[in-house]
Amino acid sequence: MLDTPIVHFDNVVKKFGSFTAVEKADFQIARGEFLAIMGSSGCGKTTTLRMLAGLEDPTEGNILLDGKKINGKPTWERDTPMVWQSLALFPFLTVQENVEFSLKMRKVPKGERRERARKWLDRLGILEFADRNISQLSGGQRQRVALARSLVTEPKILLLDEPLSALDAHLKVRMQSVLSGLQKDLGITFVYVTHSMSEAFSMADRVVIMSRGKIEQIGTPEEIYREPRNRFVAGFLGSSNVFDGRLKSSGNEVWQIETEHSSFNLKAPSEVQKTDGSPVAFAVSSENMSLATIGTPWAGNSIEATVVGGEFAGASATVFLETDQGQELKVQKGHDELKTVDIRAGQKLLVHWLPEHCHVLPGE
Ligand SMILES: Nc1ncnc2c1ncn2[C@@H]1O[C@H](COP(=O)(O)OP(=O)(O)OP(=O)(O)O)[C@@H](O)[C@H]1O
Repeated sequence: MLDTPIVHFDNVVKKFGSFTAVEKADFQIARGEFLAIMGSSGCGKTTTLRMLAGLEDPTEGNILLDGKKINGKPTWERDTPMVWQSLALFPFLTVQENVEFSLKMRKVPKGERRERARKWLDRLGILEFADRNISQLSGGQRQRVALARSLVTEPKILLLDEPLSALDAHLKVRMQSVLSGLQKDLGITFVYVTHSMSEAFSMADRVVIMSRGKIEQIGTPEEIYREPRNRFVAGFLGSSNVFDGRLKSSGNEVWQIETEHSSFNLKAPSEVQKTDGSPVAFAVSSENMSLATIGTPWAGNSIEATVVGGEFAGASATVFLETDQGQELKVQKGHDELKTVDIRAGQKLLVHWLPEHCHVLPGE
């Protein structure tokens, strides 16, 4: 529970007919937080954001802003402008007029409008383009105009739906630092929808991971990366190997897990309680696994597997392997380390890792 949340999704459900797009969303957003909502296409991210913006009403539950229920209220009575993916700038207005637009709607006097718009254009480094038409701007400049236009009303929360998805990789990274720098400077709460893990993890204070309308995990990028709650999150991160087994013996320090492959040891988790014999799933990150030639003595956990292929990216490579039982494994290593083993397809290798690198999935 957060001390003074700016937003509280209180058991919010959204149905379209009999289809549940968002299932019992129950979470809070802290004031000044950068929260990213992440998940694959159709998982309910935009619907969640649209409910916060008042563009959809929840079927069940309430959304509270500063402790006051906002569902059922018209959009214009809320203080949550959005920057949409399409940017939705008015092509027939100049940059300055675009930024002034919402102030004009709020009947702010002309002089004040102009001054406030220029302040935000300056802050976003685009004051020199104030008199240009939108069509005369680059993608990154348009993005800044869209941001200035939303921020000029000085909202409590800014809602962003995949604002960077149309930009090329270079510009995307630049805009990510503009956005996170701006958010930290202004102290405004940002709620940011994306399907990109790198965007969410590089900018957000906390990340909400959704799948099929359900929130799978909420946490800091570090927490989610180090302690995925369940196999969906571990799989979504793309770098974890998940093993299923049963708890054979549990000491204070070490758990022994019997799997279809063999027995593995892992460091006993402090936060998960299980009785002997109960099912356990644990994940091992691909970076924490190593490869050796069969027969190499190894005191930790190990398993034999056959190389299926490899993916080479810059200084590291991911080797894909398959165990005799048909489980796929991924091992990510630097090129130097891989020089010591033969990673041709069809080659059998020893995959090994340390007990402390096993993370029990508490949600399984
Ligand atoms: N107005 C609507 N009527 C019926 N179904 C809808 C409506 N809006 C959304 N949905 C459905 O609800 C689910 C969640 O949609 P939503 O747009 O929230 O997903 P998303 O995670 O934002 O996906 P994307 O990344 O593709 O934008 C989808 O299956 C979608 O088809």
